[in-house]
Formats: sequence, C-alpha cells, structure tokens
Amino acid sequence: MGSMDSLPGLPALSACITRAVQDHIATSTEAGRDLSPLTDLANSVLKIEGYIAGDQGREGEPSHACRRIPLGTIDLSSLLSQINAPAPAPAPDGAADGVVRQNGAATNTAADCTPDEGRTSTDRDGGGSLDAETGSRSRRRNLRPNPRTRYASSTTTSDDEDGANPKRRKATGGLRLARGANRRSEDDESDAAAGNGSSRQLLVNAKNHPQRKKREFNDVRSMQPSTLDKLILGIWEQIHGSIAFDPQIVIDQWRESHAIEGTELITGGEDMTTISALASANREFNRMNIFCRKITQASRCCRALEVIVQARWIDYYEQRVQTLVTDNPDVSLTKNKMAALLEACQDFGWSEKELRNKMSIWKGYHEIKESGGWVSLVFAGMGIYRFCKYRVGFTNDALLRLKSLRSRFEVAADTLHPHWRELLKIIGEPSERKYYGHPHDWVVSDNAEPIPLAATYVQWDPSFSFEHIDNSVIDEDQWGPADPRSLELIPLSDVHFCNVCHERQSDDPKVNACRCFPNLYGGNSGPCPVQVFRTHDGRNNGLLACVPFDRGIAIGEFVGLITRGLRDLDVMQGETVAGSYQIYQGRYGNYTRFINHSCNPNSQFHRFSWLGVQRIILVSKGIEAGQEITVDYSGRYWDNLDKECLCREGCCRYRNRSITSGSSSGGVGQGVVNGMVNGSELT
Ligand SMILES: C[S@@+](CC[C@H](N)C(=O)[O-])C[C@H]1O[C@@H](n2cnc3c(N)ncnc32)[C@H](O)[C@@H]1O
Repeated sequence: MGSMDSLPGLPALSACITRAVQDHIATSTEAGRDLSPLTDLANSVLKIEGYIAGDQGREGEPSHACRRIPLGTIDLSSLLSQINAPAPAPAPDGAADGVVRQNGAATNTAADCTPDEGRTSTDRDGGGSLDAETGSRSRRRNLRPNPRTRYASSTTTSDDEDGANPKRRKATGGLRLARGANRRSEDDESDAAAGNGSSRQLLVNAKNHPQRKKREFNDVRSMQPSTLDKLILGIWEQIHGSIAFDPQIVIDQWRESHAIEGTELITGGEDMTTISALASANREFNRMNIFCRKITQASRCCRALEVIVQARWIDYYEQRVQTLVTDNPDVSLTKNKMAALLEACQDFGWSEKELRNKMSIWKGYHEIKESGGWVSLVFAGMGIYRFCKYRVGFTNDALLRLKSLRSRFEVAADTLHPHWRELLKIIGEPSERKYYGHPHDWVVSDNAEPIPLAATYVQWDPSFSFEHIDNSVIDEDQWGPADPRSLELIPLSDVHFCNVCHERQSDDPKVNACRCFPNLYGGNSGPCPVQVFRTHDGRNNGLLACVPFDRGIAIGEFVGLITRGLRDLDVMQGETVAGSYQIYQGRYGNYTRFINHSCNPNSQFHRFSWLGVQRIILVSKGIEAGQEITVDYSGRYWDNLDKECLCREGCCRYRNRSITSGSSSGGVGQGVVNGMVNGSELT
C-alpha cells in the first residue's frame, strides 16, 4: 500500500477532506443541527480512506488491485470537546484543534489546503471560539478557542468589560441572542430599574460586543471575492476614500510645482540627497507628505482621465468604421475595420498588434462605462485594468450588476466629490452634477432612480427635515454647557486613556494610541460607506453596507441631540454619573437613525468611552458588502410598538403579535407622532 510520502498531493487532499469534516461539524453546531450521530462517537477516531479508480497499482502489484489510500484520521473527541466544553487555552502546537494524524504524524490541516505551507496552526486561526453569531467564514475560523473573547461570554460581568476579571468564554457563544422567557425577563428587569415601562427602547448589549478578528500575517480568506466584486469594492473605497477627487488639482499642482522651492522633487531628480535632506527635517517631511498627497490625488485624476479617454476612443473608432462603411459600401466590414485601425496606428505610432492589445482592454472600459456609467470608470482605480485584461467574470450578469449600481455610485460620487464630473468635460460629455447635499439625503434602490430622503417620510410628516451631523449636540436648555455623557463629574485631567486597551486617546492622530475603533476616533475618520435604501416591504428605509464590515469594526456612533425629559418620542437613553440623558435623532443625527431591527442582527450597540465621554456605537458582527445593516432593538422597544416585525428571520420574536391599536404612524415610527424611533437604557 502506498505511503502518503510516495503519493505527492495526497496530504493536501487529506487535509482538505478533514477540513470539510471540521467545517461540517462547526456549521452544523452553529445552525443548531443534531450532531448526535457524531457525538455518539465522541471517543472515537474517524479514519478516512480513499480508492483510486482505474488504478493500475504500483510496480510489482497486480494491476487489478484496488489500492486503498489512507487519508488520515480525525480525533473526534478533541474536535467535539472544543465545541461542547469550556474553551481550553490554545495548544501551542495545535494538537487540540481538530488535529489530523496521517500515518502517525500530527499535521496542520488548513496549512495543507492552502499554498502558505509555512504556517503553524496557531498562526492560522489565532482567535475565536465557536460562536453562533459569526458569519460562516468566521465560524470556520473560530473553531479554535480564543482566550481573548471574554466579552462574548453570556456569563461575563461588567468587571470583565474593564478587563479586570478576564474569564474564559462559554462555548455556547455569548453573542447568541437570548430568546424567549429569559430574554424578556432580562428586559423587564432593566425596564423596571429604569422606571421606563412605556417608551420604546433599543438594547445596548453592554456585556459583550463583537470582537474584531485579529488579522494574521498569513491569513488567507477561504472565499476570495470574484474579480467583479473586487472592482465594485474598489469603486466604493475610492469614492469613500481619504483622497479628495478634484480635477482642478492637476492644474493647480502643475502651477505649484513650478512656483515652490520643492520643485526639484519632481523636476530635478538629479540627486537623491536633496530628498533625504528634506525628509530628515521635520518641517520638510511634513511638506513632503502634503506634496506627495497632492501628487497622488493628481495622479488619480490623471489615471481616471486616461481610462475615460480610452473608453471614449472606442466610440470614435466605431464612428470612424461606420463612416468608412458608408463611404465604401463595396468593401467588407472587416476591411473597413482594418482600415480604421491602420489609420489609428499611424497616429499612435504603434504596431497593429500593439494597438489591438490595447483596444481589447479599452473595449472593456467602454463596456463598463455603458453599464456602470462614467462614474464607475472614474473611480475604478487600478483594478479595472486587470479586470478588463483577464476578463474573469466579465459576463452579461456582471454588467447588469454594474448597471444596477450606477445611480448608487453617482449619489456617493456627486455628494462626496462634487467636482468629479468636470473630468467629463474633457471628453465632451455632460458634466452637470445630478445629486446635491449629503450622501444620505438620497434614498437609493437597485435599478431605480434615487429619491430625496424627505419624499420618503412626507406621508407621515409633510414638514420632515433631517440634518446630518457627525457629532452629538448638547441641548443647552436642558444641560447648560456640561456634557451629561461625561464619565467624570469633575474632569481630573486632560489626558485620557482608553478603558479597553488602556492606551492614550486623543483627537490628534500624532498623540492618539488607542486603536479600538480607528475609523471613528483618533483623527482619521472619513465618510462611512453606507447608503440609505428603500426596503419595499413595509419598513420604509433601511441602511445598506457598500463594503464589508468585518466583525468588531465600528459602523458608526449613534449621534443626535443630547437632551432629557422627552416623552412620547423615541430616544436612546444613557446613564452616567450625571444621571440619565437621552439621545434624540428626530431632527438631526446620522445614518444610524435608518437602521432597521432584525431578530438575527448583524450589528449591535455597544458603549465606549472616548476622551472621558460615553459614546454609543454600532459594532459589526460581520457584514458582507451589499447586505442590509440591522440591529436588535430589544423587547423594550417592541413592547411599545404596535407593529409586527418584518425581519423574516426564522427566529423572529415579534411577528404575528396582536396589534392593540392603530400602528404608530402606519410605518416607520419616525412619523408625525413619534418624530424619531429609538431608545435604550444603558445599564
Ligand atoms: C430607527 S427606524 C429605522 C428606519 C426606518 N425604517 C425609516 O424608514 O426611517 C425604526 C422604525 O423602522 C421600522 N422598522 C424597523 N425595523 C423593522 C422591522 N424589523 N419590522 C417592521 N418595521 C421595522 C419601524 O417602523 C420602526 O419604528
């Protein structure tokens, strides 16, 4: 019988099969499926063997011999015990983690499945125990117990959150939704404590929040997005990115580069010592950063210009062919095309082959423009070249998908980069801006024109208005200049440390060392890649993720008017040493106001302190690009809402309820009566 050594490739195959078994166990457990056939074998070892069909046998063996190939064994007891038992500390050699033994040797299964052979099992899966709330990809990774997941335990105390009492997490997964009686009684208790039985409240789950997955050096995503996905993600990232897109900068930069002393940085190039000397001085380094940023911006505009001109060239080429066909009706189409091509070759100074190669890519740009509009070309970034060169996934469906995104791209681009269309003037295309205001002043849908936000509320509130703000505003009539969210009655110091990572916090990026939620705090926040969208199922609007939000990433802070004493309006309620305060999003706030409820949500509210001030932030539990962002409003909210839940989850807790009176405003809760929905008590 052949040994694994003598059959190259089989260890990898074996590892893949083993991994499939592990995945099956993991996903079945998370989905709550019955694993009894396996658990009955909990003390056993699963042996995997294969046959090679039509195998001629090895030299010296009869050709009809059916060769059995040992593909390894899986220690079920170790695998199942990780799922069912409290998490042990990670074994340094991965031996406790679904180890596969092949011919006696312990082998790292995933490493064999992927090209990065050098990884140890500790490298690979570093974090996460089995967790019911994670997306399937993370679930697979989370087979390994993670000593860092103390927040996730349903038994953790608030001490845990401060890091004072780290406990191992229960394998049941603290992020699992508490359901039924337990959940309701928990809610009721908190209600009673707050003396707030009648308001609709969202629940901040203070005891745990989704932990960000630590990116490992060798982390390989098991499911790579398709090339079209990458292209689309690239467009969203460029639109929401930190680099301002303004074609004017190309011209300004050109002028500036000749006017300032640093001209030699781009024109001289004669000696690198000039650059080194400049960089060594702090001031000069700073200047160099700004210069470099401007050049990067300019280059991005130039690259966009190049792509749109090349796509436009295809239109001109086709027009030229048409003219030739009209002028030479007796000449075949192919010959007319060749004639047009050769004319162009002369002007370009390229060979026919060179031009044909380039044309095939430019035709790709042209097709993308026809579907996704100029906006998708302008913001596509470098990925577009590869997409058009290799045409992986460049199908009609892909083009239809781009078409459905076109107006969504335009809303984001027009509102975040108001001048981008100026580039289109150069190619003789209309350049008037279509969408004004804030990105979230528009409600988008696939395959339909965006509509103004106010139009989607007018049936409940004819005078609806909503101002988008980045930071909460203190209602001074109620609180004076003091911020009731402040965690210290008398501020002891101007220096603040994070109560999670214990690092220094500052709005100045040079001073800040807290990286807990870097997209929100620490000086480098940008526009959040989300859009308000039309739901068409009775929930009015909702919030859509344009890009993926990995588990543990903050989506946004719940901001609004910090006030108190509001009645019959829906508010988020907070609690600090100063007492109770309310965050009211009725007239101003941010995109967190548009998040709908789900009984199986993909985000959750979480308390965080920034610069000594309590914040309520929305943290992702793992959200894919294009998914609706949802949160669990909690029983306290639904107890006071005369409406059925439309989340359509199998585990829905608030559907088929008996509705007592007329539903609040018939739809969205932010109508005439309630002005704004939300409410939570921060206990
Ligand atoms: C914070 S708002 C969310 C945004 C809201 N859909 C809108 O268009 O403004 C909460 C309101 O949205 C509606 N809503 C949210 N989630 C829902 C759900 N799962 N089922 C039914 N209605 C929901 C309810 O009217 C609720 O009062």
